[in-house]
Amino acid sequence: MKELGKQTVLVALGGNAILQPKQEATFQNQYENVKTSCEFLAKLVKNGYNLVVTHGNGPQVGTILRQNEEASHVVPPMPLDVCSAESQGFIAYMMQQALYNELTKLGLKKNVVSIVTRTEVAKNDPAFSNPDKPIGVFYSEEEAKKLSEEKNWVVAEDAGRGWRRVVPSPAPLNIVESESIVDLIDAGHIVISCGGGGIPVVKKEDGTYEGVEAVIDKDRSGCKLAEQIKADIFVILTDVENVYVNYGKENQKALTHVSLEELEGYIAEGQFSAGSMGPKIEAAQKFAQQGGTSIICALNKADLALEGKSGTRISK
Ligand SMILES: Nc1ncnc2c1ncn2[C@@H]1O[C@H](COP(=O)(O)OP(=O)(O)O)[C@@H](O)[C@H]1O
Ligand SMILES: NC(=O)OP(=O)(O)O
Repeated sequence: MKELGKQTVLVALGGNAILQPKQEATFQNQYENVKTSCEFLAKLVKNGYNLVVTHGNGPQVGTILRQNEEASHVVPPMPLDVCSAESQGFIAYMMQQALYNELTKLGLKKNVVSIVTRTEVAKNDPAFSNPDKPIGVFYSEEEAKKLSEEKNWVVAEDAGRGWRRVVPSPAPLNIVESESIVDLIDAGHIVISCGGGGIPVVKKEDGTYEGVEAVIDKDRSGCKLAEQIKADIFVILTDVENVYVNYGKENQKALTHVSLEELEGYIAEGQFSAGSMGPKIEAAQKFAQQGGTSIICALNKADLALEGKSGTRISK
């Protein structure tokens, strides 16, 4: 185990850290949320960790796609992979600005850099014919079904929170820019990368890459990135303090330290919802299986969770 302060922590920021489901997607709302998130991230840097940040983009990429489609009679629309790249740049800009400012307030002089990151996926991933990744804003069932008919969208219910448009979400196979990210960490920089799961690309037979229309899950890509950059700890930040068993029921119980064996039992019992906690557990489990430590915790308790005083810690 490396001494504390030399450890690399990869933090995956949940959608709520950028935009809460009931908020309007204005720049100001999103920047205010990002500023709050960065106050907590800055504490990790102050505590001496090397920090790499990744984040979701579901609401933002959906909005950008819609802007493109609605304005297609006046401006040529961009494909979904380009919308992903746009959302990566937009969110990374907010974080780069907010995190730099928070560090400056703490008297810390650090470079915060963002990388336009591509994630390789398989051309024949079954997800391409089974769209299930929710993007954009929430609708009522009636509105969603009407939009689906009018605009030829695929729509689905999102984890009990309302209806949303869904797009293909293939599995991440390789984070193309991972070596450059390692170089930046080694140089002492804070890196924002792989936002929105990374821009989905497929590798052609001649070794070149081509963009594909999809949105990759940021927790799954976060796990892949943590593995490729050899992070020590993979932290998934969300809006609940712990992972729970019997979540929302009278006998709900917070999990603090969970072994892989114990976790497998809970997964088999169906304790984690497919559209929300499920992907986080899958990513955390995978990283722990490779020997790392995964933590799922609340954004405002990230520093405590790294001290083992909050959150759910999963390890071998
Ligand atoms: N077993 C569970 N333990 C804790 N939270 C759970 C569980 N099952 C479902 N959830 C839900 O998962 C949500 C977090 O997932 P999600 O909203 O997708 O996160 P984010 O947008 O932060 O990535 C929590 O707000 C909670 O309602
Ligand atoms: N790409 C992605 O997983 O985004 P959300 O976390 O916002 O759904």
